[in-house]
Amino acid sequence: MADPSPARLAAVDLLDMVLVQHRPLSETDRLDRLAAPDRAAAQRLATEVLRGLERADRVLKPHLRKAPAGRVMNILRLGATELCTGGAAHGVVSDCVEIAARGKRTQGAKGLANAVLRKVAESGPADWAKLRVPRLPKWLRAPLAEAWGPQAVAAMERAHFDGAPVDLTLKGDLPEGLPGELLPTGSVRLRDAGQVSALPGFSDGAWWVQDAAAALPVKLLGEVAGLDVLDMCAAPGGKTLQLAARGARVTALDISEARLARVRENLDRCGLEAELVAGDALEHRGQYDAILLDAPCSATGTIRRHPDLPHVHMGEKISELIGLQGWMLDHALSLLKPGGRLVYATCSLLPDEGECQIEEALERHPGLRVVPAEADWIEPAWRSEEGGLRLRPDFWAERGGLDGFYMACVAKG
Ligand SMILES: C[S@@+](CC[C@H](N)C(=O)[O-])C[C@H]1O[C@@H](n2cnc3c(N)ncnc32)[C@H](O)[C@@H]1O
Repeated sequence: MADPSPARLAAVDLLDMVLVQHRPLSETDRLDRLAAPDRAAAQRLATEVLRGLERADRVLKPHLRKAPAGRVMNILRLGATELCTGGAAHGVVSDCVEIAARGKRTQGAKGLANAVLRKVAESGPADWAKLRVPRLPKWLRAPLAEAWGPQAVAAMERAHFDGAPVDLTLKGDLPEGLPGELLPTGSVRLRDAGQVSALPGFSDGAWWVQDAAAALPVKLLGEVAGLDVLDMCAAPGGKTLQLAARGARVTALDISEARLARVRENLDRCGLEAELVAGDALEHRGQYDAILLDAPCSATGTIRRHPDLPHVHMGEKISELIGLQGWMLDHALSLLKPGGRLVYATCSLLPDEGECQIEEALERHPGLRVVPAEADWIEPAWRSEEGGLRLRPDFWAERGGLDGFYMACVAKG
């Protein structure tokens, strides 16, 4: 039999990593061995399977007496997703059978893959369209329903299933020939971005990829030109670039040297400057006019772009992150000059990593106050009780959604 497509083979490996080993896709170097088009295709396939996982499992169920073990099931899930979303039956089925045939532990399931996927090719596409929007797993669905209500959760699930457009942050003016919609917040939104590095302005560093919601925390910090600003958890550097482009003297700190290398690449491409420091935020010393604390978090606000996240075991890790966020906030406040401003942000949908952090910091630090966000692009629904902004993936549905984010600006004294 012919070799299976490298992209499909890699997509099954990626699914094993997420669904069997419960590790995030960001940890893989599996794609490094592929040519660029295969890399993009493998990533797209794995992402599509993860987005529609519940549908794939429901379409497969009537054809299986019991769900087979890990990798075989992932081969079937890939095949079912492709078949139900317009994939050409012959190529999909033969590749999936061949992928099964190549593994010692999966070769016995070659016949099963062939029989099941042929049946799915017949009835699957019609069944798929009738199935409900895939739900989040219980560990995440329950706290989100408690915080935002069941209807909001259903709308978020719809947004997760629909995926996300590509948003760009401009360094200055809109480059000629750059397609896309200019959003009220200033980001440019592309519906069909294609190869991003081929777009006008990429090589001149006229913009960088950054979700429209992720571009807002720096805006909340206000005027920063000429100020000493600490970007406390900086990598890969979207917000560092924004601060530098606005004329701040930026210290970009991150614990990960490897991730800081990406900040350097991004600064160089965009012709911007910042001092990069590798280190633990909790041990950093200095005094700053303004601080951006984009704290490590569950990243549950980015599920539209990272549908692997709900499948990675997170429960205990989130409580550790919540503790770390509180310590980071306290330490950041000790580095803030009197009268200085601090923006705390997380790309999480959980109030424990957002609203509650600010409420608790206000209790711990007498004299600390929230600086209300003032801008014409702020929608009333975004404002939260304690004075911050809450962005959710179901907001701006008609425009293509937003990543989930929380942000608040605070000042001492
Ligand atoms: C949400 S990401 C930051 C995204 C970044 N601000 C941007 O806009 O591109 C959180 C970052 O915190 C870093 N980090 C985690 N623990 C840290 C610590 N103790 N000290 C400094 N950085 C830390 C991670 O390496 C990660 O790059």
